[in-house]
Amino acid sequence: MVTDRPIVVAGAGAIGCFVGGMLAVGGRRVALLVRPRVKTEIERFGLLLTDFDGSEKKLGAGQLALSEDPSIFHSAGTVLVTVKSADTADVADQIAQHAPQDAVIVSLQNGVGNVAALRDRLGGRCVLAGMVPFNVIAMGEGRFHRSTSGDIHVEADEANTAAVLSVPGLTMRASRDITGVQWGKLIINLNNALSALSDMPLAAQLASREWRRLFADQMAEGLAAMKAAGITPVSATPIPPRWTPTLLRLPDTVFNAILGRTMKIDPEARSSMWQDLKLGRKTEIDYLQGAIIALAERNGVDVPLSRRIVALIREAESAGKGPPRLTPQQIRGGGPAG
Ligand SMILES: NC(=O)C1=CN([C@@H]2O[C@H](COP(=O)(O)OP(=O)(O)OC[C@H]3O[C@@H](n4cnc5c(N)ncnc54)[C@H](OP(=O)(O)O)[C@@H]3O)[C@@H](O)[C@H]2O)C=CC1
Ligand SMILES: CC(C)(CO)C(=O)C(=O)O
Repeated sequence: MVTDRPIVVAGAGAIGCFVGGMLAVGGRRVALLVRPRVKTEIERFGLLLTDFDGSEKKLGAGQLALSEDPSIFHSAGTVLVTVKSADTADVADQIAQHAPQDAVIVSLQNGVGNVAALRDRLGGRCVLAGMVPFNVIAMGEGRFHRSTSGDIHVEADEANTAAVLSVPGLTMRASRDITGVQWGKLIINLNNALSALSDMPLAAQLASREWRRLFADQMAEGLAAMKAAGITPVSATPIPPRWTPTLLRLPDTVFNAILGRTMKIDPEARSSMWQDLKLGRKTEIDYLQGAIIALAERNGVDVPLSRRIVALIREAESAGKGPPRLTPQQIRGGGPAG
């Protein structure tokens, strides 16, 4: 890692603006590769980074470099990849063309395939996997809100990239089993689709046992597919993935007491997939439930609920009317997608 050179965020939206902004507040030189609309927003309002604990940080537009031109990678020491999974290949090509050969590339994306896609196109460069456990919502007018707790995990390396990138308020932990951590996150991300289909904030959804049971049933399918493939998912919380379906099915009072001890989640929290449907964007469903279905197919495991949820998300994407507000019963069957 080249520490005296800028950290360039490749594709700054919710995660990229929050993480890049926190690093800049922490005194790092940060540059954001952004779309013109995000550039205009930050130039006009600056960045306001708010947190579930009520704290906030302000940053003027002049405290970061902003550009829609990939030549912004030219002096990067570190590149943080924060585009949606479908854009990974394109952004990798831009990094390959413009970033120095010795820049360290860190994927902060969900899903389990982005690092392989980056390594394929960035042969010979140092590409590290990462996992962001917390949720960030783009609230508009330059405000990015972190609505749940947790530290970022970064694949352990000799240069200790995780420690070098940590600043007050944004801790990155080195992980020796980042593949397990990414599969563990994928299991949690199966709820993204339920949050998008329900149009409910995450806290309200998790407060409902009916929604938790649906999440647990989907998670059980995913865990069965992983077990058949010999994959051991690792949790970012003290609760092992194999216990999570049982925990989700518990009565509200017991569940709330355990959740309250393991993570903070505020009423604003909404999954990134909910944000995608809300804005009429294509979702990452193929990289989340899609990864489970592919694994299940290869290992002879049946995952009907995951298939049904993919169909419902595809239907919502094509309808282009935002989150369809389905009930758990409609999602389980008898709803619009056959
Ligand atoms: N939001 C969250 O709470 C969390 C998200 N994640 C993961 O992090 C990743 C990023 O998610 P999120 O921040 O929500 O996504 P966003 O869509 O908010 O941000 C990605 C941004 O990158 C832009 N972009 C894509 N390609 C380029 C390019 N070549 N040049 C410049 N800009 C580009 C997109 O623009 P455009 O839309 O115009 O293509 C968009 O503005 C995903 O894998 C997600 O699953 C992980 C944990 C939590
Ligand atoms: C909400 C969270 C943090 C977990 O599902 C997430 O990863 C996302 O929104 O994509």
